[in-house]
Amino acid sequence: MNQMEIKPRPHSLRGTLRVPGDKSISHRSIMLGSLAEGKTTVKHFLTGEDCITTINVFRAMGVQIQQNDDEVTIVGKGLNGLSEAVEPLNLGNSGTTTRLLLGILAGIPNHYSLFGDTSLSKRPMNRVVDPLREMGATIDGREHGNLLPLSIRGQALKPIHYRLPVNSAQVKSAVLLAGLFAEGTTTVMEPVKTRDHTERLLEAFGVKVVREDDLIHLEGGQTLTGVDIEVPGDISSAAFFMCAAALKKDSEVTLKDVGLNPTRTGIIDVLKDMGVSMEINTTRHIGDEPVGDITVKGGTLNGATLSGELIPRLIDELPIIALLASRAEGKTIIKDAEELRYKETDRIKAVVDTLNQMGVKADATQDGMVIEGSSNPLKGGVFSSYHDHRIGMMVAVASLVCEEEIILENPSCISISYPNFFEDLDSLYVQA
Ligand SMILES: O=C(O)C1=C[C@@H](OP(=O)(O)O)[C@@H](O)[C@H](O)C1
Ligand SMILES: C=C(OP(=O)(O)O)C(=O)O
Repeated sequence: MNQMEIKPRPHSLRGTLRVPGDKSISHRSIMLGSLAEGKTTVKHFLTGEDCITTINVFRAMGVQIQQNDDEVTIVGKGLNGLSEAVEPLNLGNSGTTTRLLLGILAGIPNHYSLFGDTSLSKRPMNRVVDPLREMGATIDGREHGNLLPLSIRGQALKPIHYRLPVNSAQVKSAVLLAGLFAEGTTTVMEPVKTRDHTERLLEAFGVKVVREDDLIHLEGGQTLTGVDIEVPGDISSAAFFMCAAALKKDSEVTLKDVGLNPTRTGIIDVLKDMGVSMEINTTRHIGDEPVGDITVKGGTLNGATLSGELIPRLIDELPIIALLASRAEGKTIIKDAEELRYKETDRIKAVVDTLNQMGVKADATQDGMVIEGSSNPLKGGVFSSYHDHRIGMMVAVASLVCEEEIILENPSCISISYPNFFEDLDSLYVQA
């Protein structure tokens, strides 16, 4: 197993950075570009392993995709142009690719088999399999189709009216993508708003998506037309540096061109609530997404309570927020976040165990955690990344408030979403 020694970083962070492209938008740009008529170009594409998985899967279905670093060109095959793949499709570690892809394949009258790595093979798929079966797709796999490997045979689909049973953008997106192939109007009802990149990007490709209150309607059979896409910086990646700066007195970090879609900005609300000094400049749009520059300064922190509608707006940021909470004055309570148990690892258990190992008093609850803040330096030692990129990055950021060396096991998983994470962290670290 590979390991990385991370020395304590006693000084502050200073400087400016552009984090890599948004992972959710990068995945969707390949998927919609493949289903479009004509050419789609993508700038600032995230070259993390999960998004490369999406490229590979669509190539395997006959789509011509050229990737040159973070610039991608896709020659669309139209709604009915994907071919059968000779080999089973390898979904690696990527939940987003798997669930959105199932939505697309549900409407294509071909046979596909899908498999993934150990982590992905434990993650529940019935959340998308159930509505897709209701629309007419034939899906089977372990646990009656809940777990990979799965096989799917799509066909002419019936539209459905589907109320999301979990607050998941992946499920919403899978149903909407299947809705493209259905005869009639598919409606998704989301009781709590989740990230809306699928809706925005479908509109950019010329698809009419009607949104009224908590309902999203999409008429099947619409043509997607290739477009030029620019991907904003990923706020979920920026969050690691926002929290890193907030942790250290005298730090000041600016993150440029970060996506500020309101369905993703829960981290900004929480940092403000915890007393972090921030400046946000939100005057621009990149394509259909608002972007801006975020400047964060270090200082004193107070605990906060995170629950309800806020949770889907910062779901992937909870591990790094938990680290920040361990340095705050008072208690931080995270509730309504049981979804964390179904990510690359059980992130409630992984975060609490990691914090406990660092000497922090933290307790897991079924749907979240309670963290007692303190100003004691954290303990070093050998830490697992749990093969989860976001846990790996959380442990690495802890080196800023740890007096002892950290040894991180399997740091390479960080390249799932952030291939140059350590270079970017080093570039902001000012040695006195
Ligand atoms: O739609 C997406 O791109 C994503 C949605 C979220 O998952 P859920 O839909 O399972 O909440 C998030 O955790 C994941 O990293 C990306
Ligand atoms: C949960 C994540 O991704 P996915 O569901 O696509 O594996 C993540 O990036 O934190």
